[in-house]
Amino acid sequence: MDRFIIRGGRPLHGEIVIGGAKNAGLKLMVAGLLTSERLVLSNVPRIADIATMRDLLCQHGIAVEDVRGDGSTLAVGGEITSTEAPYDIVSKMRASILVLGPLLARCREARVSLPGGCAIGTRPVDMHLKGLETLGAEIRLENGYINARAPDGLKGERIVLPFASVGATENLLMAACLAKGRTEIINAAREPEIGDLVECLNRMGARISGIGTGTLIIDGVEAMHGAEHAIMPDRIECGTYACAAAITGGDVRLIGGRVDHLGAVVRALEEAGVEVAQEEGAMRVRRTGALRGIDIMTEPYPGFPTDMQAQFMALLSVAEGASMITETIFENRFMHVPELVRMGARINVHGSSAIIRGVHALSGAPVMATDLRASFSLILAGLAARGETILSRVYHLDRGYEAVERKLAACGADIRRVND
Ligand SMILES: CC(=O)N[C@H]1[C@@H](OP(=O)(O)OP(=O)(O)OC[C@H]2O[C@@H](n3ccc(=O)[nH]c3=O)[C@H](O)[C@@H]2O)O[C@H](CO)[C@@H](O)[C@@H]1O
Ligand SMILES: C=C(OP(=O)(O)O)C(=O)O
Repeated sequence: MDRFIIRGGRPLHGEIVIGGAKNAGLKLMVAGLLTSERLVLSNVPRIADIATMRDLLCQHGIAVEDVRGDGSTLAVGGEITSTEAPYDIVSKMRASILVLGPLLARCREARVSLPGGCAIGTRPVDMHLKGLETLGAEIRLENGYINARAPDGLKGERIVLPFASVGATENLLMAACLAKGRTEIINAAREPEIGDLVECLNRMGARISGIGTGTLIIDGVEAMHGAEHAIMPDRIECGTYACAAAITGGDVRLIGGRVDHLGAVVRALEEAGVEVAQEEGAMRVRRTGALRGIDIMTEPYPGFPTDMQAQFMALLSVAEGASMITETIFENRFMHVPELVRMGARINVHGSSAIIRGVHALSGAPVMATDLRASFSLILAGLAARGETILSRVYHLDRGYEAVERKLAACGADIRRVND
């Protein structure tokens, strides 16, 4: 199994190219199920989750062609030959649940494994299922599978989500594209990745309005067609490398980074004493003074993203004064805390809040990654720490970050991947 060996204490200087967004790319690949024509996606990140989605689409009979031979452009297309999403793939990656809506809309049936919980929370899919039932689907849960049918097709309806769930919004949005009549999704999630999906769906012939708002209106169409779409830059990858520049006291240009997608993160960085500027085609992040403690609460977009919480925990571990981080989205997203504490951080967790008392310096230690963003928080701690950090279970990181060691080393970090 791969591990990272990091020797801390080097400020990062240089440029990092931000890749396509994992959380947009996965859904855009699923959108390919809505037509048999080719959907060509560019700016695809070369990460393990995309490979898993490719396996899932192949299981449904859909071809995923690597157009340039380097994984950056994928053409998705073909006839659906199986409507089953099996446990071995869905349990690897929760975003697999998103095939449910499109399969139902297109084939009028689907059998999708229940994803189950994961390291950060139980993550039920009740809102996905209830919404699809509102559109006319019959759903039975049997032997760990969701068996869904819509023999007469789906019918547009008004759906009020009790919480602005990203996944439920996307599943219902894609299902509604081919439903008869108008669907309204009230309290829809407003994450930029949903806007990217809507843009692509409209290019494929869908009729969706309300982009970026809490109300999406979808007028169902008979059929959709092929299209070309460039995946938006990954705002979480960008925010993560912004934290790397900040924690090391460096100066980095994040190529493709967009301040407008990262409002709450940029405000938090600035409050903590980090300079952030939008330059042409890049976001520049640098820190010359001390880091200051701040309070953060995770919220649905445009609030502070839960996917940046672990990285800020590492950053605030070395800030002057105390900070408080409150996690409101997932009930178990503090798995990185004991690992950061092993590196000398002073953090106490009380329910959904963590109090962080900044220390002068962290010290390198062997640590273990528990989930995707937690993994990067330990890399950040390692980049700032005195001595050597050995991070194991790097496979969590490879799910969602491309070429981490290359991008960081190009800016002067001492980090290498070993396989032993
Ligand atoms: C692949 C992808 O895009 N993943 C992102 C997506 O996950 P995901 O789409 O799973 O996140 P949701 O917004 O759906 O989940 C938010 C909260 O709602 C709960 N919930 C959700 C659906 C449901 O039917 N019932 C229910 O109770 C979840 O357990 C969680 O506590 O949005 C999250 C919140 O921004 C991000 O952290 C993930 O990186
Ligand atoms: C939680 C995340 O992803 P997923 O929903 O795929 O688990 C994430 O990207 O931080």
